[in-house]
Amino acid sequence: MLVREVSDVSTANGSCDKNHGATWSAARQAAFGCARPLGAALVPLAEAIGSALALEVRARQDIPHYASSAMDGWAVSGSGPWILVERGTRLERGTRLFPGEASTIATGGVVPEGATSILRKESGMLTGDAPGARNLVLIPEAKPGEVSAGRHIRPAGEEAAAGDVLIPAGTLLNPAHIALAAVAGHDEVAVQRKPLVAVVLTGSEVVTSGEPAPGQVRDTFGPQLGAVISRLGGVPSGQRRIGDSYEEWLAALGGSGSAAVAGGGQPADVIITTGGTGKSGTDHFRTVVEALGGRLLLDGIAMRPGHPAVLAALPDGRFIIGLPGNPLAAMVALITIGEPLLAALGNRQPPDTVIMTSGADFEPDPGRTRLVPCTFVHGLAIPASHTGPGMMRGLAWADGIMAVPPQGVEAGHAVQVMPLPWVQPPQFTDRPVTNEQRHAPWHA
Ligand SMILES: Nc1nc2c(c(=O)[nH]1)N[C@H]1C(S)=C(S)[C@@H](COP(=O)(O)OP(=O)(O)OC[C@H]3O[C@@H](n4cnc5c(N)ncnc54)[C@H](O)[C@@H]3O)O[C@H]1N2
Ligand code: MOO
Repeated sequence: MLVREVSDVSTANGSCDKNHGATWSAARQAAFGCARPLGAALVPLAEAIGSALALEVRARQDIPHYASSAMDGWAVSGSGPWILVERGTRLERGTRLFPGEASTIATGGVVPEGATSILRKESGMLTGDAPGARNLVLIPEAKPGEVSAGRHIRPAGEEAAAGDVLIPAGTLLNPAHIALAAVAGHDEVAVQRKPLVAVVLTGSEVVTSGEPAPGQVRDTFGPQLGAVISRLGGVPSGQRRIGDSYEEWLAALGGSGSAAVAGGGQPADVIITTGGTGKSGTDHFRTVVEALGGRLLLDGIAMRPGHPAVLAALPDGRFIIGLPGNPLAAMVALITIGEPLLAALGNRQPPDTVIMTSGADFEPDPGRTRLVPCTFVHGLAIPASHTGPGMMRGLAWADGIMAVPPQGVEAGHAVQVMPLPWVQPPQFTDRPVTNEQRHAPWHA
């Protein structure tokens, strides 16, 4: 099992270590500061897209690695006319063209030694009817310079010389980078490893389909947490559902075969639990962490909703994020501490908040930060409605979450906002395309 050190973090006001109710901003700093970046991993090319390159990619040989034809036609030597020689007659691999000779060639074909240019199919004409003794001539309409030296030949090393750095370390790999790595002869690249994140959904009242009966709740986390984890820079690696007993919690978080072991048999770096963060007899987060020899890095955050959120580290270096069961509270807590923790593990900068202008007045609420889903309208952050701790309706249409400080904020004044991880600027719209739009000319 991979063992990592958990960095010591400050125990100053509002930071880690058994802190009862860190401030919202201290909790974010603590979640970022308590983790060291994971190492690099060699991954197959297709899996590397979207990851940061850990080791530069160099050309393994010249690119192209041989002189090739850029056109279908004939490799020719000299200015013509030419006698056509072919493999099986006189031109074998490794043999050469002599002045006045030509041989057929396809785009990408190896240019034979002695060839001075490629004549495109549409610019040449075969003449003569004696079998095996055909002549090649330029057509009268051929453009001047059609067979000037090097014409339509892609020389070896034209794009890169062996050893050239093609992609520097630190590059966020896009599909074209990966194509370039393939061209350069690589099968794998070394990337900054992203944290594997397993999810344990708790609660015997939670149902996963249809309409819940009174006393039951429909699971709001299972269908969406994987996507959120990916957008926060993690790799979702398995979900497990358990009831409310201590034994189930202990089995899910500890030992092999537990949520600690993600889909591919790899140990998870982070486990997210949902529910059970309270302090009643049916809430087991803290007792199980203690039983496993772990320690609480954050025990509650002075924010609403989401104040019972917990962050813990196990002795083997795994982190556990305990999200409250209330759906909005859980999402707010995940963005508050999950985003910085995953950024630190993935060797990325701490997540930015944006400063916006509050579109509403907020009274003081001493001692806690209010986290309010909001929409962005002409640079204003407008609080959404339907934002109770158990509600999803407000968040569903929101662009960000305002962090209203304990002293409140007046409309027209600056307020910090966490953009939602699934809202990309510019915002995509799901408005259906009209027929006029479909047929109107457009300019890319
Ligand atoms: N006496 C007190 N009671 C509560 C307090 C408190 O300070 N004192 N805090 C309240 C707050 S705030 C929150 S948030 C919740 C935290 O509860 P837990 O993390 O212990 O979660 P549960 O009790 O298991 O569940 C709470 C709520 O969420 C529903 N839930 C759970 N899982 C799911 C799911 N997958 N999908 C949808 N909804 C889920 C669960 O059914 C409960 O309704 O505690 C308050 N109580
Ligand atoms: O603060 Mo709880 O976290 O209301 O939902």
